[in-house]
Amino acid sequence: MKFPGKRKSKHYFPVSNRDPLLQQSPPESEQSASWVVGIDQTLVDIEARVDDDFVRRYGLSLGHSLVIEDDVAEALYQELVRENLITHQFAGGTIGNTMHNYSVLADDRSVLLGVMCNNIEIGGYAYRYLCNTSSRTDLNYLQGVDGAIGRCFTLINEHGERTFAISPGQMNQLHAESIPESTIAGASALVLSAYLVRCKEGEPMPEASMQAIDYAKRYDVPVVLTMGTKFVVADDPQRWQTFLRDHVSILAMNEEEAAALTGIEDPLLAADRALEWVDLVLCTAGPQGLYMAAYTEDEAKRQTRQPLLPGAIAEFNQYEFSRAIRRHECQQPLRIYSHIAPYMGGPEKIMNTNGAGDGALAALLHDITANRYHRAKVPNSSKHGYHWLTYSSLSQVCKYANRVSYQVLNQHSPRLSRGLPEREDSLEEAYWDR
Ligand SMILES: Nc1ncnc2c1ncn2[C@@H]1O[C@H](COP(=O)(O)OP(=O)(O)O)[C@@H](O)[C@H]1O
Ligand SMILES: Nc1nc2c(ncn2[C@@H]2O[C@H](COP(=O)(O)O)[C@@H](O)[C@H]2O)c(=O)[nH]1
Repeated sequence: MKFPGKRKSKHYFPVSNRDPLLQQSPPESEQSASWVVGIDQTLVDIEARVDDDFVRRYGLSLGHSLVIEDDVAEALYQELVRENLITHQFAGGTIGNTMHNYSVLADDRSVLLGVMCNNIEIGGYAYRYLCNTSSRTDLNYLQGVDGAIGRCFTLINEHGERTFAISPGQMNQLHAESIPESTIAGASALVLSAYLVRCKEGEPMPEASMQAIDYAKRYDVPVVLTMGTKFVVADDPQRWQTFLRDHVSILAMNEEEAAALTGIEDPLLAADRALEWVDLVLCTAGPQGLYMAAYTEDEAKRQTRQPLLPGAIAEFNQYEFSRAIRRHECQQPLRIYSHIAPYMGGPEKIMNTNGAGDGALAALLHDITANRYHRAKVPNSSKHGYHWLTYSSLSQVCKYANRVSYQVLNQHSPRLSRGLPEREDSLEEAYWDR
């Protein structure tokens, strides 16, 4: 486990081999002590530059992610090839991206559950998917299928707006029997997306996801849900609110999804509303940066040393230096909030916004898993007087998530090609004040 950042003395976690305390503990086994599990629809992103007429001609709707039939997909693909419009092809899928990015950041194991072709052709989509996934992402539990994985046509117009057309192939054929109970039991988090319910009648993916949620609840593993797109939420916000309350601990969304879910446009107020259902909220807001909202133990709250921020909740960041805890672990829960503007004001030139939110979530997962790892290694540390959810304060997690989003915006693929540069590892240094 690579820690989310080198710490000043008060937070310092000894990861160096020379540390005598660590030398007392048994050597790390090949199999990592901490991991996250995600379920996804196995998808390859096929990115192309198109005009709005193209989007209309194929019955798509600008800015939406829609599922298309095989014949439409074939015609669309043939036109992209004929007109030479394809610019990039990457492994994709919102949770696949998150697991990959987590493994790159933590230099540690994530487990991806989903389907994979039984017969893989060199150069084919399945082959590309595997080649473009971190070697730290454990793919041993993928379920074989006879047929193709999914394709996500990512159509980008002249204003940079993305329209997704999903050709599902066999991506929703994951069965409940393919969900490994013990792998979920030992995980730091189970990560799902709202896309998993977007299936045809009778497809097994929703049941497989519910099986995974049941296991997670059985072993008190936090369930993380990312909203995917506002259109999935907008179909039935009430149903999602109930789903969150019944099954989810951590919610990741952008401000549009937040508005669709809660009916509240202000991301801070929407995140606050969502705390009625979940323990922690990550709400990205494009050029506005990102918000987090969570619970802390009142007795252990910590005052911020940053300027107090105005907003719909006055001075909302007052206790952002506190660590997050799940509500049911609190004696006296206190709501805490934090916000950060885009790192360095955002990149000079955004290469691609694809996956910026997934990147932020990967950083949050890294912090949560680091906390569990530290608790297992140094259980009597003063850092574990309470059963915290995060290793760092809400403010630190915001910085880290924001930094990772910036990295994704600076490259074409939604998947990080490398970790953050070493010299930036300290999240508390003046670096952040530049
Ligand atoms: N136009 C932008 N300028 C600066 N930063 C941006 C911009 N768009 C996104 N970001 C950064 O990326 C993060 C995630 O972006 P967002 O578009 O909200 O995610 P999603 O991919 O889930 O829609 C934001 O919190 C912000 O830090
Ligand atoms: N599992 C699914 N992933 C999907 C679907 N439609 C799009 N996507 C993936 O999202 C990311 C981009 O993420 P974003 O947070 O920037 O919107 C991209 O890589 C797509 O593969 C879907 O229906 N299911």
